[in-house]
Amino acid sequence: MPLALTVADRAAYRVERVTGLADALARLNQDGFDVVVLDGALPDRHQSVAALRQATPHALILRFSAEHEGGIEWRVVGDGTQGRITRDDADADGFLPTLATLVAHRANQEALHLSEARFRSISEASPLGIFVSDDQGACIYTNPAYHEISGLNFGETHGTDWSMAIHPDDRPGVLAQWHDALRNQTPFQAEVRFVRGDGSVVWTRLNRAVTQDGAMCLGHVETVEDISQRKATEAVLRAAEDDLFAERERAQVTLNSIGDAVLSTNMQGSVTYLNSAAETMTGWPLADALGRPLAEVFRIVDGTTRQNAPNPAQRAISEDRTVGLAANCLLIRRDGTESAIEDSAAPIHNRDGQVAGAVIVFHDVSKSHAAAIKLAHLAQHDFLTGLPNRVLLTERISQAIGLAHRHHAQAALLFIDLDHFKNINDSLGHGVGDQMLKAVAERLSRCVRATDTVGRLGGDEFLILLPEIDQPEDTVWVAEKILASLATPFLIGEHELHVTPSIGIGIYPDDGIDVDTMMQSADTAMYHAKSKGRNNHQFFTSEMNARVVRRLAIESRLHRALKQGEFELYYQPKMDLVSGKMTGAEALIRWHDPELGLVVPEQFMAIAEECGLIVPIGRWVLREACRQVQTWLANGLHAVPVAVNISALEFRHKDFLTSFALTLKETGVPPRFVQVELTESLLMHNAESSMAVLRALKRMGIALVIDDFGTGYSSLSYLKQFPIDTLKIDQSFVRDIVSDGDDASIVSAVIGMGIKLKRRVIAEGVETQEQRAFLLAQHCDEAQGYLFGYPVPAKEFALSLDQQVHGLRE
Ligand SMILES: Nc1nc2c(ncn2[C@@H]2O[C@@H]3COP(=O)(O)O[C@H]4[C@@H](O)[C@H](n5cnc6c(=O)[nH]c(N)nc65)O[C@@H]4COP(=O)(O)O[C@H]3[C@H]2O)c(=O)[nH]1
Repeated sequence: MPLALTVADRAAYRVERVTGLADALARLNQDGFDVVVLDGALPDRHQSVAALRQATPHALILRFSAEHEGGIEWRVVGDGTQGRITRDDADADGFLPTLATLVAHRANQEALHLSEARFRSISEASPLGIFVSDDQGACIYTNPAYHEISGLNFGETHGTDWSMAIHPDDRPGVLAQWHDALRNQTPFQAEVRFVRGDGSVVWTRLNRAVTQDGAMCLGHVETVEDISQRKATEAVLRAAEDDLFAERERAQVTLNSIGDAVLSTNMQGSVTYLNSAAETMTGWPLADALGRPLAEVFRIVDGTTRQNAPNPAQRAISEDRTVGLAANCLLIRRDGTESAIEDSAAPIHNRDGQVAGAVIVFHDVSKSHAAAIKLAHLAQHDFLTGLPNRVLLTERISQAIGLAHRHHAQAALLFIDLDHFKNINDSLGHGVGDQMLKAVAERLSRCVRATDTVGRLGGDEFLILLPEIDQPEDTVWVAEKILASLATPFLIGEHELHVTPSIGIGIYPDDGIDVDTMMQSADTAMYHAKSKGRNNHQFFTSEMNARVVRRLAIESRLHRALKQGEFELYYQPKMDLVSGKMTGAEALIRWHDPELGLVVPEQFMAIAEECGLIVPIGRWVLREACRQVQTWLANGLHAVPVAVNISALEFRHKDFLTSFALTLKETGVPPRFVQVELTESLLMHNAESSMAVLRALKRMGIALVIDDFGTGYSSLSYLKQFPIDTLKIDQSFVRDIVSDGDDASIVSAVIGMGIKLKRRVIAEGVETQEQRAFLLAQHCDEAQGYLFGYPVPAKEFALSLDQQVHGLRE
């Protein structure tokens, strides 16, 4: 007896009984039933069950059992049924609810089975590794992807801890992170390295969560994603970024450390970059300048026209090539100040080689411009007076000659030398001398027209070029103007100074047709003016050339004279004015040239000084004078102290004192028989160093005489300090003491000063008894001059020594 049960829902169910297999099958074919219960006595049960199963594949087929023991047994038995139900159960009230529970349980089992099967297929197909652990953390499941990632099989993962595969270096951090997530109930995710079964390392991303049933922890599920590829890509990207950063940094540092200003623009002409130098030069900080139109930040104008200069960036972009800035360009800074700039603009290309903007590189050339202009000026001008120097003068004279030649005209050159300027320099120092030269330059410039050129050749020599003259006489008024202009005293500091010029004039084409000859002619004429008593002007004449030739000849002959012993010393007595006795002598050099005959110092000493020969000549003079005195002494003559003249060049020579002492030693002359005469201007020039040399001479026992006293510019305070024994009044004052009241006063004053300063005073150039009487009346100590004796050779002088009754004897 088959029995069928249908569960419509949990509360309502229906039972139908049918008899016989055929009816049951027919019924089952009509409707769906959940349970079919078979009578235990059903014949041929196997076939019946198979037929029923076919009719209702999903129904639960049970067998009815008549036994009382047991209850519902849920198991498939040999006949194909899926369990049995006893009579007790069938009789009981709960039979039908029991069947319902049975049906529900089966449904659950099937659903679970299905779900598990679904999970398994998902997990096995999943590219994510899955690691499932129980509530104790021991692994109960790992999927194939996990095996793939970790390099472990289930046998190796089963029962292990989830963190086992994590790289030991990452593990502590990950565990801490996991515990935090647990505590805070936040999702856990981490990127860690797995150490694979074969020891290789793989980057993974882990997600882990707790499987819970209410508050109860059932276990954990962990997913593992292999992110090695991503990590490798990231590493490559990071390396590329690092390289890019380093590259940018390098470029930035380079751009900011170079002296040139760098500015870039985009295609629209907006500023995209400025380096530090560009910020400074434009006055625009990068932040302010970015995005602004280039013309606003980089304002440039033509230095001459003041018009806006063409934008170099635009040209570089449109022509796609490097272009230079317009010449003479001025950059107007943000604050309106300007600076001269120089340089270029170049196009910037993008990856595809397309022009994407332009970069302008520029630098300040204000200083180098100014320096170049200054340098050019310095090369052509005299640093002291600012007048054209020899270089520019030569150029101008050459131009003037060219013009005059073309127009058959004449040009004039005035060579101006200041008379006795050396005295000012030597006495008052170079500072005063320089100011004087500047003042002279100004006055000279005022004497000529704008078309004329006043220049300085050096020292106290000036040159004036008059490029357009009608006749040579036209130059006279210029020369006269110069003489008159310089006649007014100069006030330099506290000094009132006088200076006169000697002017030589050369005319083109009469006196020379090239620059050198013209200059030579004017120079020669100037020397002529000097020899004519200075403070005048002279035109060049051909006869003057003879003098120049003679000068050159003297210089070359002087060298020979020294070697061949053509010099001789003459001696002139110095007399005590009261006793009339000889107190000493001055040694004066003479030159016996085989052709020129007897040459006096005035004709060659200046040349010897100019060419430096004065030093060896001076040494010869001292040695000869010492030797002579020693000879006189040895011969038992009444020798007197002999004074030698020392020139400035000798006095300042570094070996002067050593050589002097050596000469004294070698000749053996007692020092008190040697005197030294030094000019006033020589001593006052660099008085401090003069003082040191004078003291050294004094320590050697040498008497000192100031020569030409009254012609220089003595400082009284120095005069007092100098260890001088005698002041020698210059013969220019003595000459007219009888007739000229001024000279008489000067001489009286010098004698008075000598008395006050406790110095002896000697007057030179005494020729007459009147002069002698005047000097005596003024209490002058000594005198020297033709009245008492001419300078004579040593032999002749020895005679006068012999006549000396009270000569100084060794
Ligand atoms: N009108 C006139 N002249 C008189 C009279 N008494 C002497 N003199 C000349 O006056 C000059 C005096 O010498 P100084 O002033 O030192 O001037 C010297 C001196 O500065 C220089 N000098 C001469 N010998 C030497 C020397 O050995 N060494 C150096 N460095 N300079 C010397 O040459 C200058 C000229 O020497 P000198 O031609 O010998 O000329 C000498 C002398 O001959 C006189 O009563 N009337």
